[in-house]
Amino acid sequence: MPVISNAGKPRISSRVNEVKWTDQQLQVIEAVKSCQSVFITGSAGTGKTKLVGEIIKVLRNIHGKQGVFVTASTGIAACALSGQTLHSFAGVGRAEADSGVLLSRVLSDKRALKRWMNAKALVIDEISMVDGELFDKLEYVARGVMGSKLDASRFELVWGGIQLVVSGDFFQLPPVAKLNSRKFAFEADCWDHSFQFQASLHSVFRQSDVEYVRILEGIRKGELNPEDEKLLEQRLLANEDELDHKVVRLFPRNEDVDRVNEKRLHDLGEETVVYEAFDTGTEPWKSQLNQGIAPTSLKLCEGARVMLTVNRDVKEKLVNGATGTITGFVNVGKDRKDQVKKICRCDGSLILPRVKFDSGPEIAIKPSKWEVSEGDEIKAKRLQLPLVLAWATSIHKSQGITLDKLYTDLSKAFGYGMSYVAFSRVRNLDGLYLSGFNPSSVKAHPKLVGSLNRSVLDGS
Ligand SMILES: Nc1ncnc2c1ncn2[C@@H]1O[C@H](COP(=O)(O)OP(=O)(O)OP(=O)(O)O)[C@@H](O)[C@H]1O
Repeated sequence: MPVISNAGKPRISSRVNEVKWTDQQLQVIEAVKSCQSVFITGSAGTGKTKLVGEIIKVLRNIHGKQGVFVTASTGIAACALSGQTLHSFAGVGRAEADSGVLLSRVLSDKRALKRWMNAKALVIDEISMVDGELFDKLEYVARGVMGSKLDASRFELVWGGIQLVVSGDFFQLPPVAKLNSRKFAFEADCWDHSFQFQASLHSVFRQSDVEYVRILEGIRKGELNPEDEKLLEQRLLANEDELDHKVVRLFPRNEDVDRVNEKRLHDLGEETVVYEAFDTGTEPWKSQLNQGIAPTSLKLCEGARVMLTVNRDVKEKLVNGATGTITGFVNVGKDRKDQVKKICRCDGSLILPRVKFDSGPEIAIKPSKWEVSEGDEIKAKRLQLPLVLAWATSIHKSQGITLDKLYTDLSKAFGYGMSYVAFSRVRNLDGLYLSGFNPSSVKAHPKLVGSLNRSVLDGS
């Protein structure tokens, strides 16, 4: 299998403000165009998700919209690509039964069967969180459906001949499972046969500081040298009160995130405006909207710290993760489009929050749309403002975003990959503040270090 990689350390790309595909990214696009199944990996911020977005367009040109199914291991990642979770696509419930039972279940479930039979291409993002056993079971289901319903010879083809596009970094968050039974997707029996092309992207777009990229690579692999440990220890803050309000607190648990955000909002003592999401569609897809980043109910007030959850204007740095402060609310009059009316009504008038972003611009924020799609069908839609409160966020919600400044406690409670995800959200070391740091919290899963096939993990 061709592996494209620069067989070396991640390097920094200067193309931070415009999207110009790198040679590596272009090679992946070419492989997809020639109908190969590809696996895209690479460190955080190397443009995996951005590339997958482009690949989805390419796949739709090749196979038609109805033949391309876009999935991800988590609801947040799935919603970001307007797709669905891998579980909901597959129709295998919790997938605890063996492959044969799961295949019979799919064959007798009209809707699931239709999805599999229509699938010409399957995209799976955030593969690090997909369990290896599930990966094998789904491969069997794919062959079983294609072989029994379309063409018997397809039972012999890996994934029944479906073109796979899989993306993720195994050094980030691992599958959710009991520690000892956890199996990564790359440990699946079918993994090696599943791809004709593998790319490990090396140009880092998120960080612009060479030294920090080098330290991050060490953290990714759980290897920190004493000098780097010292550099990180210098980021320890003796007193949390020294922090300015622009620093986002990062917590492993959602309860802590909600507690901090609600308290800060309450402490401002300002009148709040509540934006209720406007959802359409049917179950079970509608419920999937709740797993995405856009909240059902968003309470805001003047002075509230907020984070943008979509890419609005890359040149102005108004990207997913950009933070700012609400400076007021803009009355947008009565004859606004219906979609604005649906969520922005306040005492009969329509109002939008105005945000002064830390990067400079001050703009009124209009609603965005999130969709759950299945092939070419949009099954559920949510309209909501693309904002969340930003005094605090969770590690899971921070996946895929770029922050200027963050504050976190790395002394405990962090599992494999969590420290790396946390550290890799900021653009440079100056943006990182720690309330605690224990070098032993920087750990890569033992299965990812040492004897494994390095090309699977980082192309080196
Ligand atoms: N070719 C490119 N040119 C310019 N910017 C790019 C390019 N590819 C990606 N980017 C930008 O780099 C940033 C990181 O990209 P992306 O989120 O896709 O990385 P990732 O590898 O998926 O990161 P993570 O593993 O942390 O989720 C984004 O702001 C994205 O728009």
